[in-house]
Amino acid sequence: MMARQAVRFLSTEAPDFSKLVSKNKVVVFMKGVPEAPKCGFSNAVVQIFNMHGVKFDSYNVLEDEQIRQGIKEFSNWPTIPQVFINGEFVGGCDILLQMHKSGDLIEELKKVGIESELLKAEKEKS
Ligand SMILES: N[C@@H](CCC(=O)N[C@@H](CS)C(=O)NCC(=O)O)C(=O)O
Ligand code: FES
Repeated sequence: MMARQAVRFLSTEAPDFSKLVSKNKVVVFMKGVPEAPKCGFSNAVVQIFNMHGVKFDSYNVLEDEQIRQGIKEFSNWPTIPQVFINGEFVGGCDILLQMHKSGDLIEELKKVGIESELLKAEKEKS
């Protein structure tokens, strides 16, 4: 009985989210993978980062229920996708889109040492 409980405990041990979110400068929790997003909201986030030429780590929450639910508790945000920059929660699809449109995304990326390809393209035009 003790042994079975111990095994159950180990197998359900929560992932260390503070580690996961800071493995790369940009980390995205999404449905599907960047090459094949399984939801329009996740797809939008991927497309935005692609436009800026940003490489990111991603976790497919559809493959892992513990991550799907756990990340929501960790960030206190109820939905997927979730974007982290420098280990800090930034937001979901709506927030990223808004930051993309306002130019704030370029600024946030700059703060962590990433130069947006969109900014480079703008500079080359002028
Ligand atoms: N307005 C949200 C859209 C994301 C959203 O509504 N996600 C839903 C549907 S994909 C979700 O994650 N539901 C909970 C779940 O599927 O675990 C945003 O800005 O990110
Ligand atoms: S999976 Fe249905 S809205 Fe995202």
